[in-house]
Amino acid sequence: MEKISVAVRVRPPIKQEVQKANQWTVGEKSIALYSAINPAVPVHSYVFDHVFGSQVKNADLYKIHIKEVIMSAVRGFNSTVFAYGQTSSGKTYTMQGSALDPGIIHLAIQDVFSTIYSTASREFLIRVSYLEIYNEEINDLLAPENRKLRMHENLERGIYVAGLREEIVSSPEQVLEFLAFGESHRHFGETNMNLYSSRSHTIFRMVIESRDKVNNSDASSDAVRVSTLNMVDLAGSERISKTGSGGVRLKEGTHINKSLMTLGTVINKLSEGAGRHGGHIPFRDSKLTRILQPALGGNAKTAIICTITPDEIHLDESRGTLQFANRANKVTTCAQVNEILTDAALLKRQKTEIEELRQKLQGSQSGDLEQEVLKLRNDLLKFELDKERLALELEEEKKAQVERERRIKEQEQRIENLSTMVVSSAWDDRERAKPAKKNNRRETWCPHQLSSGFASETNTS
Ligand SMILES: Nc1ncnc2c1ncn2[C@@H]1O[C@H](COP(=O)(O)OP(=O)(O)OP(=O)(O)O)[C@@H](O)[C@H]1O
Repeated sequence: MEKISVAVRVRPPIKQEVQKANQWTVGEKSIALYSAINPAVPVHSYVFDHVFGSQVKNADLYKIHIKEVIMSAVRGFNSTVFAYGQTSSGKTYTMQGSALDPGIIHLAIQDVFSTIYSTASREFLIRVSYLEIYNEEINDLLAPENRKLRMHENLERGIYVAGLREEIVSSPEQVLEFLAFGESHRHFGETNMNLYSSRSHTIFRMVIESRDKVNNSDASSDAVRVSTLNMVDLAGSERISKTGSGGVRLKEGTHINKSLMTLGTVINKLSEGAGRHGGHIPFRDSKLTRILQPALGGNAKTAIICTITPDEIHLDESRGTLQFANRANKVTTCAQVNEILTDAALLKRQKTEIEELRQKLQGSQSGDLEQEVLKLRNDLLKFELDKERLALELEEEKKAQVERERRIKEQEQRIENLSTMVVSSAWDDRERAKPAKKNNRRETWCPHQLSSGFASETNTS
């Protein structure tokens, strides 16, 4: 068991913000709010794994707080890094960075590949995907036509997004190209608080498979390590009164706030130990928490960067973020290296085809060979993903067919019920239309008159 590692970062003030009486003071692992009235005693103070002031560059934050988690992913541990905080507090800056100050995702990509290149004893296979959760719908940022994707869960793959495009990559440059492509399709929008505000949560994912290159007969040497590295840039919580959102922005803001609220509840419950004691944790209440479920409550190493703004007018939001950070710091996960002996690893499934191709291309230029192998790997992966998508579509179609049949039966039953009602109401109508049934018994009203009449009749005959 290990704790989720949490750092807080205070971004530098931006033009329109003015420093006022209350100031956040940053130590190496602590952050406190002091007021001008009593500068000796902090109004609030918190301690975290790391705290970064406004002068700290992304590269330093990465080295101190993130690098270890990224290296764990290369060693076979599922790992997740995410940035959390109010809108305009610097999450995207932290994850993506700028040309002069590259962000965590860029630094991680470089680090993953330089580690792989220097690990001669293992063979690696890396694939990437990029998705966004926009208005509670999952869209594929590497294949923008893939929208409203569904989540599934099975024993082999755990929780996964069906139909999500994955690309096998062999260099950092290739990954950065895919990242840039995905970025250009992600939802941004202007609000009063941020000219370029993320309107969706995004998850950039690298699946890292590796196996020992040494070939011996020992079955365990055939094991493939498979780990998932998630790098998440959350949309920021926002107060509609401050962002001035209306129309589309308001709808987006409502979805963002709702999913972040669920994330807050999940963290809250986990920090109280609900996971260990079998209590209910509402992972399924939002797509975000469902996707992050393994990172928050399972087999993963997780690092969070909580970003705050230095401005006094956002004091309440900053305190909210620090409270979230405080609770997240109490959450524990249980990470272990994922070694797989079955065909669940792509490296294993592709082994025969790749070996055949290698044999065929022996003797050709080694650069060409690697390009051919990469192309074949991607073709095989696409074929598999298409097969999976078709299988899911077929399954959905079957379910829809069962549902259609159920509805038809229901309709038939209704019609049958109606027709018996019609029959019975027609029966009632006929019954009502019939003349009153004659009574078999003679009416014997005024019996003495009748008997006297009868008597006279008798007498006249
Ligand atoms: N550490 C930093 N150094 C310099 N500028 C920063 C830093 N952090 C953030 N900024 C700047 O602050 C502004 C807001 O940052 P950013 O867009 O990253 O916020 P955000 O939290 O991702 O917002 P949203 O949730 O609305 O997407 C941007 O102009 C960004 O360049």
